[in-house]
Amino acid sequence: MEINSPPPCPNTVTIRRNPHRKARPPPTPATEAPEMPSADVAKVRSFPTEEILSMDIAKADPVSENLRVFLRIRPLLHGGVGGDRNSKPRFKNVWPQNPAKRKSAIGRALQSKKNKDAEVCVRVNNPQSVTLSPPLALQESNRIKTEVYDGFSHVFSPDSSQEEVYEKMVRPLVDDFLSGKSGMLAALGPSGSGKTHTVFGCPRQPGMVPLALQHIFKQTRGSNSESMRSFFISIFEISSERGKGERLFDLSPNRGDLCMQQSTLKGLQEIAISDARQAESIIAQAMLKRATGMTNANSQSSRSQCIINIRGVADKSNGEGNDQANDGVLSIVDLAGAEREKRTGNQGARLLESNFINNTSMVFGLCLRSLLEHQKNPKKPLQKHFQNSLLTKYLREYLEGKKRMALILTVKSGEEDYRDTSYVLRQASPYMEIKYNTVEEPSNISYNKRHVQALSRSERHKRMKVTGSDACLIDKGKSIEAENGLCEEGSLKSSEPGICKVDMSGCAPSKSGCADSGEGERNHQIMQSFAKALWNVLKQYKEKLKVADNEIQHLRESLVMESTKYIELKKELNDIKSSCACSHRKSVEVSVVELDKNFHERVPLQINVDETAYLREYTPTKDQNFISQVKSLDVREVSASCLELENPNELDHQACESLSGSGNSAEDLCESKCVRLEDSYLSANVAGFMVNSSRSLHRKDSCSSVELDHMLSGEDEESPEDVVLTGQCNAVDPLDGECRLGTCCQALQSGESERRVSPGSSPSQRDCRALDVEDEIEKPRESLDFTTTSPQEDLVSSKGCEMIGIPDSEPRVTTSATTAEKPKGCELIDIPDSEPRVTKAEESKECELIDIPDSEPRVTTTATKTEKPKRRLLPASSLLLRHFSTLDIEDDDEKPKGGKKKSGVEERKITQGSISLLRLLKSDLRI
Ligand SMILES: Nc1ncnc2c1ncn2[C@@H]1O[C@H](COP(=O)(O)OP(=O)(O)OP(=O)(O)O)[C@@H](O)[C@H]1O
Repeated sequence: MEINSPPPCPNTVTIRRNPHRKARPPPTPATEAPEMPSADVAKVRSFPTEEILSMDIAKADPVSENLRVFLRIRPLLHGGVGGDRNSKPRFKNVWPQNPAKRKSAIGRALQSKKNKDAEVCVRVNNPQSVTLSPPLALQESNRIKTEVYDGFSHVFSPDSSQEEVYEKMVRPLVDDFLSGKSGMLAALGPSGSGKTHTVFGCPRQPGMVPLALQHIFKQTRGSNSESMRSFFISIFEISSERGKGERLFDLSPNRGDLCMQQSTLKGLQEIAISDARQAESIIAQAMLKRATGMTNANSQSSRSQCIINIRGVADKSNGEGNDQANDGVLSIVDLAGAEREKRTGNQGARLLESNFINNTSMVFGLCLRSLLEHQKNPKKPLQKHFQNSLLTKYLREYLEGKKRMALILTVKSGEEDYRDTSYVLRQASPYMEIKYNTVEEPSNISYNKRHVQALSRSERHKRMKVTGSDACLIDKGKSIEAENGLCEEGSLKSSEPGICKVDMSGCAPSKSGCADSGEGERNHQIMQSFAKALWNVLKQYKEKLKVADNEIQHLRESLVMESTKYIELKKELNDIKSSCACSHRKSVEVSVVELDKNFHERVPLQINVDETAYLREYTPTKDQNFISQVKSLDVREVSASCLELENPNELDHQACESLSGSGNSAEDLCESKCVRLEDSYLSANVAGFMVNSSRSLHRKDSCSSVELDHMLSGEDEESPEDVVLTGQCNAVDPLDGECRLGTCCQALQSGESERRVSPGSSPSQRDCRALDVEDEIEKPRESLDFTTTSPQEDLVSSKGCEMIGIPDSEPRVTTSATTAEKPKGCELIDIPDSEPRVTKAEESKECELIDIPDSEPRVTTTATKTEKPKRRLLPASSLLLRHFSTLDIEDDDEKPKGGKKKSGVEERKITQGSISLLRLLKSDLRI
């Protein structure tokens, strides 16, 4: 049976089973990746975070103005406690005067003045700054240095008059008030420093309140009738209630205690004022009711915080009654001066009052300080210190910076007042940094937010709920009791002096303009908060987007790398495919092993050659290092007698059993006549042994093999042209000229005879157990079915390898695949009828029988392998060897071992070319 084998490959193909791993190429730009959907990605426009964040948010146009802080220095007073010690010394006007005495008196007065100047601790540097100098005693003892306080809105010297203070400090507030803006003036300072004097004054020196009232009504009278407004005044105090609490008391005539709910005063009476005189009268009456006391610091010291409210309401009769924008409140606060116990000498109830006063002053200062810190660092929340006193509760909106206010610090300039003055300046001077960034709103807005409840004379009307449309006239022309209450709930509409419209329920905020304004303010705040929150969210998203961009970039790089790797693998696959395809046509050069010339003794090898098989079995050692160690084995003398080949034209090469890609199944091979290699060694005189594989082939189970003992390879000569060793040898094909070993030898192809190797290495050949070589050697082509063997074999052949073509001159073993695979479970080898089938068990036995003594030449193995490798000569070699035996080409040193079973193949005809070739080989061997 002839098998059409593909034409031999002219060139030797060496396939690297494990190609070198190429270094991972550097990441290339995404644009270079052919399979990258970078174009699509690029089309997706990223979220315009930068654009959003770079957008300029329209900012409101706030009226940025610092808190105005004034400083007034009280002149030095002479006399007793609280007395006016500032009066000029009176010189006796004695007639006739002694000129000498008169001069001395003037000199003493001047000297006294100089001494007074030396006694002051506060000196005015300029209208905005002062210098605080500690007394000499303190400078020496405590090393206190002189301090300069600058930045005041104005510093009033001790010589400054009330009018001057008013013009520079209060008049702007009054002007704002008249324009509808609310404002507050608070006087702070130690006890006896002139707060009350500044605020209320005296009949000869009226204070800020009288001057403001005069100014207000003067302006009102001078204006036209359309701008007529109504003004109301209310005055109350917050005092200590026996040291246990705070007390609200309405200082208006015939009024009593007040109560406060949250920031709302209930029961406060507003008195409509028509002129300054009337107002001054009311104030005078209120001052009589104010709690005062005598202390060491002040003979008439205020013991309560006094608040005066002047509210201007647009005249409704002029058609402007609904114009709430022109309403405003001017509040002037006279705080009780902070006291030091040592100076005041207070005891008992007075001491409790001092504690209350000091506590209120401290809370007031804390509120302002918190506001300042909050403005400096918005992350710092605004502390709710205002809850700690009624005064700060009432003035909450001012202390939170929602309304404008001004502070007047009053200090005493005496040396003994240094500590008090220093404390005030140190505490209050930072307040100058407080800014009002919010847009100033009409003062009436906040004011009207309060729930104003008009109180009738009788209590039965207190809780009467009146809607806006059912506003009632409670007390016409007499008194107005307005309760500064819940801003959201109601509003007071006073269109006429003395007329109070009560909207207690406040349930109709939409009906009042103040409600609309309040709603606008609330909306504004809500929008501000929303904008801030949105801004923060955008920032967070920006950070997230940055992280996501980085990840995307990383993924792109990874994708490019993977795609590159994929391309490489694809190329390799194509190469492999092409190589596989080529393997059908090419013959692989197998390594040539020169068998040791001392390979004298041979185990008789009986090979039953199938009709189509040209098998020459080659059995390398199991050790994969076998071939690597055996670079060249020169088998100089091979006893042809040791090999009995029934078919001299065929070589059994077990390595070729793996070359089963031809599609021949094991069954086919089993059906065919096989070559059975008996226990004999096939000696071959080969020129070289070429190893071209990274793995070794083990042919332990070979029935016939050539066992090369590398120990005898002392004469091994590595021929560069004959031996090619690239790792681990897989197959040996001793041929006339050159034998080469391929990794995945599949088939041997010869010009005279072709051997079709059954797919012994394929899984389909698992049942093959033995290799049978039929006796029918007459057929030029015979199939050879052989198996490998022991499961311990590392390698038999590759799957894809199918055929080894052995040309006439250069039999080769073709390798076509990189992966060699051991045909596991190959058990069956077709056994000819005449010959018993060799089973696996038999194989092992035979292998044992094949075991060659140490003295015998072997294929070089590693030290770890004690078993002798078995070789199956390739068909060409066996043919040659047979020819040797036929032609009596024997070497004297080479004698077959034992009796060998010779078959009738000796009678085989020998071609003329073979004879000539054998003669040449014979001559070489003898050489
Ligand atoms: N600028 C001034 N010119 C003349 N006398 C003044 C001046 N300031 C204060 N006085 C006088 O000083 C005394 C104490 O002043 P005043 O009562 O106003 O102090 P105070 O700060 O209100 O004290 P307290 O906090 O205890 O009420 C008063 O008799 C007042 O007439």
